[in-house]
Amino acid sequence: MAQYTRASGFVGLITLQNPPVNALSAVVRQAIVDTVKIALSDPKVKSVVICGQNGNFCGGADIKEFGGEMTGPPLIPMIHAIEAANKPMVAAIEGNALGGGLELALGCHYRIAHSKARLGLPEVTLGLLPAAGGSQRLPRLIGVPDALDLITTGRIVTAAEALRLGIVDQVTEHNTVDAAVKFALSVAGQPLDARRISTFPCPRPPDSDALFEEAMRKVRGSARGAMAPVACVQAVRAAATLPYERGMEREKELMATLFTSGQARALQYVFFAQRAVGRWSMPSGAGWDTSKPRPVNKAAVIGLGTMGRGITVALAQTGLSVVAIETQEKQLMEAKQAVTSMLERGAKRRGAAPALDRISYSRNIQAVADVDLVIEAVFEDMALKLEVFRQLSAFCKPGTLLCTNTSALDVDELARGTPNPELVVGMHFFAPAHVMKLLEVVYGKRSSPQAVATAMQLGKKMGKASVAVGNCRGFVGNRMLRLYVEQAFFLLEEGATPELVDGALEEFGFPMGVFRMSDLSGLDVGWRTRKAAGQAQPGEASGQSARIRNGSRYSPIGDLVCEQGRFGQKTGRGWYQYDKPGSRVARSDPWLHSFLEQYRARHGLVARSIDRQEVLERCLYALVNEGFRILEDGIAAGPEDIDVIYVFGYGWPGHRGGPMFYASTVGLPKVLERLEHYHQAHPDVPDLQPCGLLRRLVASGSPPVHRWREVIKKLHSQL
Ligand SMILES: CC/C=C\CC(=O)SCCNC(=O)CCNC(=O)[C@H](O)C(C)(C)COP(=O)(O)OP(=O)(O)OC[C@H]1O[C@@H](n2cnc3c(N)ncnc32)[C@H](O)[C@@H]1OP(=O)(O)O
Repeated sequence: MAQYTRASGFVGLITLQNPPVNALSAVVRQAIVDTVKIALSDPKVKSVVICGQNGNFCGGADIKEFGGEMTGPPLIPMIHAIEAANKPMVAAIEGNALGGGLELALGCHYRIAHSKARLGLPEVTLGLLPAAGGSQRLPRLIGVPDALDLITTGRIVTAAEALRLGIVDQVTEHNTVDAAVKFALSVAGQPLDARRISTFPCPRPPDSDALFEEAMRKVRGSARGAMAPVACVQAVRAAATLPYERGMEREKELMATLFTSGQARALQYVFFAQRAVGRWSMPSGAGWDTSKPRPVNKAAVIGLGTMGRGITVALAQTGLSVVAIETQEKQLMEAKQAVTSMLERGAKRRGAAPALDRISYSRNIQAVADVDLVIEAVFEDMALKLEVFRQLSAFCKPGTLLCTNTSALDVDELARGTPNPELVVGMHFFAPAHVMKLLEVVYGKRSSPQAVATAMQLGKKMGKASVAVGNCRGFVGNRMLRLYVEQAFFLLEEGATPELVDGALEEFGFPMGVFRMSDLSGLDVGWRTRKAAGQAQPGEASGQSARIRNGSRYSPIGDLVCEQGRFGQKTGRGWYQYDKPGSRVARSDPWLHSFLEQYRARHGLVARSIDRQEVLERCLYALVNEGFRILEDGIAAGPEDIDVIYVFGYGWPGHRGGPMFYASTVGLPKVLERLEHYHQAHPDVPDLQPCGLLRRLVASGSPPVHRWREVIKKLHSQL
């Protein structure tokens, strides 16, 4: 709702009241319409201020209402009525003015913001565009290039930037509502014609056609099939080329297409999934609501390779004191230089001072003595990690949380090597750790809920999408990825090429297909793991036995490519060829194609024609099937956890909502039928056998994804 009061005798004060973010629900919109009417018809009121309660202006339209039937007054006429008012309307912006919230403010004649306020039109991140006039008013106010930037990216700006761009008229360090009331009194009675943004001509940059073409090329390149960024460019182009009313019609048409596209539903699911993973739980029932995190003021990072450096930067940028430890002098000096330049680059981008003095460097592991939490980021080697943990247990003060940054090693085994296993958790960062948004917080059998709560809270402070998961080989992300990559290898054996597989996956929306990604991250990484597991065996053995491990189908193709010294971009050769080592432009490689032909011939495999549909079904459904197994095993608490991991850590396109959401949109019966089909065709791949949970969900009528937790809970209670 919205409260109406009077301030300083002559100012009508409308306060939006809809905690926690004052979203514009039907009730709030109705209350705004009613209170604006009261203020405008009260002869004593000379001007009006609109603000939000609890220091938060407005988080935009109520996203929860998007799925249902539209009730209450629509936003557009409400904002028009505010703009058309014959008394000055002033927005007092504290906290967030986002989406419909900023559009409401743009309908006002003046905007006063607190210095800590954040403003933006993030609709594109929800698969939408600013369709309450935002796409038409913002370019008229700040010009096309800046409006294009903000609307197509959803970038949020600070009050200082908003002032520089001309979005707000004044920024205050003091009480924003008081400042707005004072301002409103000062402009009472002044003409308003020049303050109604919808009447402004849209400033057209000299070469606007080229500008829009470039903007379109840019969004098409990065959107990977997402419709909203493209529609945002089209809407801003309408603002620049059409009269306001026609622009509004275009905005409405574009919005209608997006609203019914399915992509918006997927992205809104991701928005709520991101919040749902914060309400984590462990199989014991302990969780976010019952476990209090310990305070962490000082942390240590052990091992300053690529991961350790990124983690150090991320911790320092969060405001923590960090002790960065590397035993070798040369590596320590190199790491110090790299961390310093990463911090300086980041600070320059944010216009802030680099947090250099928060970090101290040491070669001595005893420097951990006074830290609250340690993140060990040494080489992926269990013996080495066990030794580091043994030393940490000796030197850390009691109660220090011991975290291991590992992508696959057994957290329980590490914990068993310490006197306090309850203090041990996994923190699986993704490279580069100061950039990538995902963090898997891995709890072992003995990890205490408090340790998990502490790691989860630290992840949140670092700005990561943090997901609590159970301990198993590969945790959630890499465990599922193995099946996806394996299918891609099998497809090569059966007749596909890296180009075909990657093309299908990139068309689906991944930034890179399996093979281009493998070239980027280095083929040798997986090869080393397979060798350690006894899977990769040297030589070019032929016959079926060369392609069987532990009774299941295995493809040695990746191992054979590695034996040629082809490790991807860093060696200039991998699944593709590159101009030189380190180059990023992948070109098709005739050597690889003839290698595949020889390989098939040697193993008696006859290449068949494979289409993109099969590539998608084999790779994606195998991955999804493992996701169901992970839910069945209780390694992830719900489908949202898996989807957040895939969208934020593995390049899964957000407009497809994550693998589990995607499966629900394809239809669980269809996913089940295709898995059954492929399992029948490939009985030597047991992983293609549909998971019991998938069968159970189909048998219970394929409930929507938000109801899967109930089925999973029931399943676990019966076990
Ligand atoms: C015609 C169409 C016109 C307009 C279209 C729009 O306006 S679309 C909406 C545009 N707005 C946004 O995209 C903002 C979304 N919200 C946020 O980015 C953050 O919530 C915000 C406002 C920056 C606050 O962040 P904070 O970290 O403080 O809180 P949190 O994100 O955990 O949110 C708290 C709870 O509020 C719920 N919520 C937030 N925004 C909305 C919203 N716009 N509608 C409905 N609900 C919203 C959020 O889900 C959290 O609730 P929970 O129960 O915990 O899930």
